[in-house]
Amino acid sequence: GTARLYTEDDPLVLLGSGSLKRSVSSNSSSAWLVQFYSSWCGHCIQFSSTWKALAHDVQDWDTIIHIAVVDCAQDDNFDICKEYGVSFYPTFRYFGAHASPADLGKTYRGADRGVQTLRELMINFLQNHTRLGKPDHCPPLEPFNLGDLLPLLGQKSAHYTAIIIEHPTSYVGREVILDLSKYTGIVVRRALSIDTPLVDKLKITAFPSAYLLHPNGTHTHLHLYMQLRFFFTSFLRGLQGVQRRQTEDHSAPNPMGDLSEHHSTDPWREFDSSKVYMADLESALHYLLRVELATHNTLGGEELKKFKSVVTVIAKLYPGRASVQKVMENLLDWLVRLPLESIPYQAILDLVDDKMRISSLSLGAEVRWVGCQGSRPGLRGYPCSLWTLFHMLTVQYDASPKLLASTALEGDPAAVLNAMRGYIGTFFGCEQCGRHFEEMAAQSLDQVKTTEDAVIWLWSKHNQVNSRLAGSLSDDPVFPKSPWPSPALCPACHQEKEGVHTWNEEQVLAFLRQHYGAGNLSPRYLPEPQRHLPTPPLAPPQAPQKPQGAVQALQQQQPTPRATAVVLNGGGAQIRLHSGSGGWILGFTSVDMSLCLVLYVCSCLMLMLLFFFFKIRSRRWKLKNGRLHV
Ligand SMILES: Cc1cc2nc3c(=O)[nH]c(=O)nc-3n(C[C@H](O)[C@H](O)[C@H](O)COP(=O)(O)OP(=O)(O)OC[C@H]3O[C@@H](n4cnc5c(N)ncnc54)[C@H](O)[C@@H]3O)c2cc1C
Repeated sequence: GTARLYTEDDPLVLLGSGSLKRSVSSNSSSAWLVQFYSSWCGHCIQFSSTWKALAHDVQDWDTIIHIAVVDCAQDDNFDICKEYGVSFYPTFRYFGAHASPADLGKTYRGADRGVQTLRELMINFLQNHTRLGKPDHCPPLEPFNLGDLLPLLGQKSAHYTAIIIEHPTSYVGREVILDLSKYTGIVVRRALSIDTPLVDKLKITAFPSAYLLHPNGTHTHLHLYMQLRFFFTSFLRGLQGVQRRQTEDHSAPNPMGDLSEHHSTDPWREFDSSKVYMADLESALHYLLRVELATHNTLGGEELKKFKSVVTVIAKLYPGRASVQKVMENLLDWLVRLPLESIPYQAILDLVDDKMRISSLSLGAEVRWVGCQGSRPGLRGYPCSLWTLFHMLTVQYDASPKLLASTALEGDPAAVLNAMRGYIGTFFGCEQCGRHFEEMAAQSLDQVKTTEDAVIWLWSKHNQVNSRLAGSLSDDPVFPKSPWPSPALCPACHQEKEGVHTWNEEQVLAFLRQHYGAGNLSPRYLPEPQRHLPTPPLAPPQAPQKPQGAVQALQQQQPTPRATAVVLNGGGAQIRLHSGSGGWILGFTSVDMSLCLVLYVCSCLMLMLLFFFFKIRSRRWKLKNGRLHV
């Protein structure tokens, strides 16, 4: 009956009567820091955000030390809490690796329970364990001296070696060592500022400092924007060849399924991660409209409404090529004007492929990932491009809210997010992702009151997803998921408060506006826009072709073409005004034309009926009144 303070989504382990002893004792290769709490205790409720922040902060240390909780207010846990002698809440217990079943853990009684203090406490425990209690994967945390490090200078190696030189009381070096404990291609060591021969040899004058030995034998002093843990860690993780070891079971299915598949035969395209590539955005639209949507035979009711919303935001806010904007505008125009309850998918496809010949352009029909390339098939690709597309749209909307004027979404600061929520929940091929996204949206989307909030909301939710997926099957080891933007992309976005990394949201907003602004779009690697040859004004007789789509079938019932004219619209794209098999006259669809024709015939019939009715009545009247001559 108690509220749950922690859930499976938090980066910590939920333990109870059935799992506590089994987890923390003999068979555990890692250490544990367990909080015994009670979900009705006010202090525990207040403290839960700090414990979650700690768990988040040391998430990458979990092969060495786990953060866990036991809720002693749960009936099932009464006995185990009693057995462990817990009588006050919260109680913190540390268990070394390979602990015996009789080990009840070491209790921390300190009054300071801030994230930084608890993190340092964990390091102290890890450094002072007995030989048996040492976690199997714990790297050396003791300082190295000149004698240990000198032989490495100038030596070629299979990996980088980073040396953090710091004051004896500093924890930064050990924190960085633990932060990189899951990474291959790099080894981190620490040395002390009091080791004068080493400090002199490396010419270090400020502490903490980082010194990097490259695999090719060269070595350099690292000059980072700030000498903080987050900056060191982030820089070292970004080095070429440094990769996160994946921790998940590789036989488990990847929740992304084949959404990220791409042509493995594609040549690698060099790209700049500070740019956004139009090729990725167009590939996203191609995949969304031609592959993902194709699983729905018809769109009707709520689905159709959600689809219209997403087409509206793309048509009005898409910052890429005019040809693509035109395709989306035509699609929107058509969806808005077609007063149907449901639409066959094939009709949408025909329009995207320009089979109705609205203009001479259609959307490119291939995926070409650039900034969203994965290191192997099955990684990155479409989901990456979908995030990118929606980030761009939130930023475009923030820059020009008037772009959605006169649409059904006008005036809604969360218009793009709502459209994205509708799309992800209904159409996105990864169901599990859709559920997670919906949970996040249901929790906090209503707090978005301005278009700025919308930009920040999506950024922060995307970072939540990144942190949840770090090290998972969908994490590309060459592009590991981490808090974004990295210090390399936006140093001013990062700061530290009481030893904990925080964001400078003002700087983040400015960065997002620049990064996802239209000015940062790169046309590199774009395929040529797809153009169709104009239909000759008087087409030669053709053999009847197999109808290719619902709209075409409708069009083929129309009379044969007689005349075609071509004009330029405001945006410069060509629009055909023609009758016949094209089915579009002055912007009216063949459905519009058919309706006109039916109404026209009906009104003629009505007029004729009225005419005959009155004619017969007047004849009767004349006969009755003997005025046949009138
Ligand atoms: C709505 C949604 C929900 C998803 N949920 C899941 C899930 O539950 N499980 C799962 O396995 N996969 C999920 N995915 C897929 C996953 O998030 C990644 O898209 C995929 O693994 C590819 O990752 P990536 O490395 O290309 O980077 P992505 O996370 O796809 O990011 C794409 C690009 O956006 C930029 N970026 C990164 N973070 C941010 C940020 N915070 N703000 C702005 N820009 C940023 C970077 O340039 C990055 O390269 C989801 C995708 C979407 C679109």
